[in-house]
Amino acid sequence: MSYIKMNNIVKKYQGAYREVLHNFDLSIAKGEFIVIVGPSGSGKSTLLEIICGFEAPTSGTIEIDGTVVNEVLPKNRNVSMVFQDYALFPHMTVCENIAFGMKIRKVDKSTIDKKVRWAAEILQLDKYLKVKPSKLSGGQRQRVALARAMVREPKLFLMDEPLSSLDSKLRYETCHEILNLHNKINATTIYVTHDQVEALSLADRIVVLNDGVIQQNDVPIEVYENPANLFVAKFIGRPQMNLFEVVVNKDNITLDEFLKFRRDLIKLPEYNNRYILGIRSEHIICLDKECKDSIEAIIEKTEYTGGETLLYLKANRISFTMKYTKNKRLKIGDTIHVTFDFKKASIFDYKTKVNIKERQYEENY
Ligand SMILES: Nc1ncnc2c1ncn2[C@@H]1O[C@H](COP(=O)(O)OP(=O)(O)OP(=O)(O)O)[C@@H](O)[C@H]1O
Repeated sequence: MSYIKMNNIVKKYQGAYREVLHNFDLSIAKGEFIVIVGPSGSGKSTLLEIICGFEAPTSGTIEIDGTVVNEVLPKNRNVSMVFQDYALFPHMTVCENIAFGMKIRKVDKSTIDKKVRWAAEILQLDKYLKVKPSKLSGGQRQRVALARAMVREPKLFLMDEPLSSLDSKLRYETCHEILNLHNKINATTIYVTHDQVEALSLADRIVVLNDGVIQQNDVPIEVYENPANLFVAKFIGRPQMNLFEVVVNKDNITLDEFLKFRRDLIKLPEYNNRYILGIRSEHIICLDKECKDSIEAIIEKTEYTGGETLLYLKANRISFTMKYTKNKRLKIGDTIHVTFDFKKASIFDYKTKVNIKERQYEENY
């Protein structure tokens, strides 16, 4: 059974002439960690605000644990929200900050103490309980904000870019804390981020949003390896998936007049047609020498990223990137022979921009 169910949600802000969310349906199971990604303005924060009750949908229903909550006040939805801006009280210690909400709700002192110790232990804040926020790093402050949300023991955690103000090392560490926390308390979590790595590493399921419409809703590996459409292919993964307009006829896959591969390297529902071929940079393979399905490419730029080098290549008029992991030192201007791993390729319909690879498998294998 779904724990959260959004049914046909439409959101149009007052005075606005366009909808932010259009006939939006989403079901989330208990304990799932869902990451929402999408460009700025795609409706991610609006979605969280509707779930926690700060905003009402224009139409449609939201169910939490089997109950429609459209008319339920935010404070009664048992939802905790953690924002990018952790908004701690500067004059209070870490302990007082964590305990604040419970004090307001007049929870008894021994329960408050127990809960503060429990949250502080999970988030490794025990040492800092008597310290004021100004003495803490950004990551520690964000952990205090998480602890404050945790002690409410919410059924549901909503996190809106909670790590975006942290530097990359702290982001990485706090990201792991969040995952540990989730593994320990297993609260259903909806997490909004702009960060691809965060999305892919945290999520049980990623929801890719564009203009208030779900583009793909799937496990991270599927979103990365089999993007549902061209939007997802461009949005997920850095460097961006290489995309080539190709013409396929009975003999060849043609990238341009001088770059052709054998047609039978890809199974397609129909030939004599145009497609967009998508290949990730790690699925372009550097060969030691020229061979039957290789193409010759010139290195235009190199970027060493630690453990691998990103090569910017040009073959005739076609530009693409590949990840190079071999030891040989390559430099700008070198010529190399590469081939594409077509088994890992995505094929997008030229008109609809939809990935037709699945259909291709169903129909041809
Ligand atoms: N209170 C509001 N009144 C009117 N329009 C709003 C309001 N809040 C958001 N919007 C509009 O709704 C759209 C979606 O905004 P939202 O904040 O949900 O997007 P987002 O995906 O979270 O963006 P970002 O990644 O930049 O935070 C935007 O066009 C925004 O201008």
